[in-house]
Amino acid sequence: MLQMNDPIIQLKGLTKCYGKKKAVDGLDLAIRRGEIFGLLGPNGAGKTTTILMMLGLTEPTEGTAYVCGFNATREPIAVKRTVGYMPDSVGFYDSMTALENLLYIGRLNGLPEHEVKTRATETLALVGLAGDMNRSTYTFSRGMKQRLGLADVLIKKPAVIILDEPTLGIDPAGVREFLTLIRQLSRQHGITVLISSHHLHHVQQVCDRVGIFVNGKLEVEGNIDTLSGNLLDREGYSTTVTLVRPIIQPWPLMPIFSELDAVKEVSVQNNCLTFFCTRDITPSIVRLLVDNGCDITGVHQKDYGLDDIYQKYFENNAAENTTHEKSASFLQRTFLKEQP
Ligand SMILES: Nc1ncnc2c1ncn2[C@@H]1O[C@H](COP(=O)(O)OP(=O)(O)OP(=O)(O)O)[C@@H](O)[C@H]1O
Repeated sequence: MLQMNDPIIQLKGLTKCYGKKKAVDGLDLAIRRGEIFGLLGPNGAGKTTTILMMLGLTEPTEGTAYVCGFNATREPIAVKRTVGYMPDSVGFYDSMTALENLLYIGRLNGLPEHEVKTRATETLALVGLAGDMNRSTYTFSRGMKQRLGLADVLIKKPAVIILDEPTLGIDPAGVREFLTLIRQLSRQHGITVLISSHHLHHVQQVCDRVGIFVNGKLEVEGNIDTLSGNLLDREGYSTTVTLVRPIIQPWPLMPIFSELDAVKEVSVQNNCLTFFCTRDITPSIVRLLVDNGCDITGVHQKDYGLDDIYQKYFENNAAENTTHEKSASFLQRTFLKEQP
């Protein structure tokens, strides 16, 4: 029996082999109740296979997946009852209204006839479609269809929802609304959310924690601030200061800064100075510059976003395994060029 503080999803040594290929390789992961977790990785990393094992739709070669206290392989029906899965593309009967579509799904989920209409109406209100429930779904935008897809998943009041690429093809305003809705639902109703996505910026906006998958292995997991902090400790801190006037080269103040023990390197370009340091000494840098008569117009500290974190972990792995160059170039195209 699952206790309140037990992880709602617990994967231990989860492995799936297709012939000689390990699609998922010894995955250990615990997700807390009410958490929003982002599963990230390039094509073929093993995300879908992991989800299928969690839903009891494919059997692990080794290891176990427990969801809501049920063994997904041995008790797939119990898991299905408590987990809602929204695939990347959701289909509806276009000639039917949103409400009719949802009533159909409600009945498929076994909701009793006296309850199904109330539940469908409430769920449509929950996803912001109350005013559109009597419209045919062929008139719906992709964003509205995605919300109706979410209603399909929510109608059975799941404890966990798994969303595969939920923001695919939605315009920026629609994405914002959808992610806000997910966060509200999770916070207000204690729903645990697992999002599998390629859109790092979207994941960064909504997830409490992320896991980065490469070649069937979970390379790293944690919250973005911690992962970013780890990367800063490893890669170093950099502070760029912009001065009013262009800097004369060689910069006369260079010896003062080179002597600081935390400073590894200083780069000078036009009216910008970048200090590469072993720790964050931005206040000392600014003070020293002002004391030496420099007029500052801007100070910028580099921080690491999810795309930097992703790139670093992926690069490490690619360096160890050069046979995955194809995936690396895919990653650069798909993940790293993304604009917020
Ligand atoms: N039924 C199968 N038979 C053989 N190999 C498979 C099967 N399903 C998946 N694979 C392989 O397992 C690996 C992981 O695939 P999976 O679909 O889990 O990755 P993914 O991270 O979900 O990728 P995507 O983002 O493209 O959906 C891939 O190399 C894939 O080719």
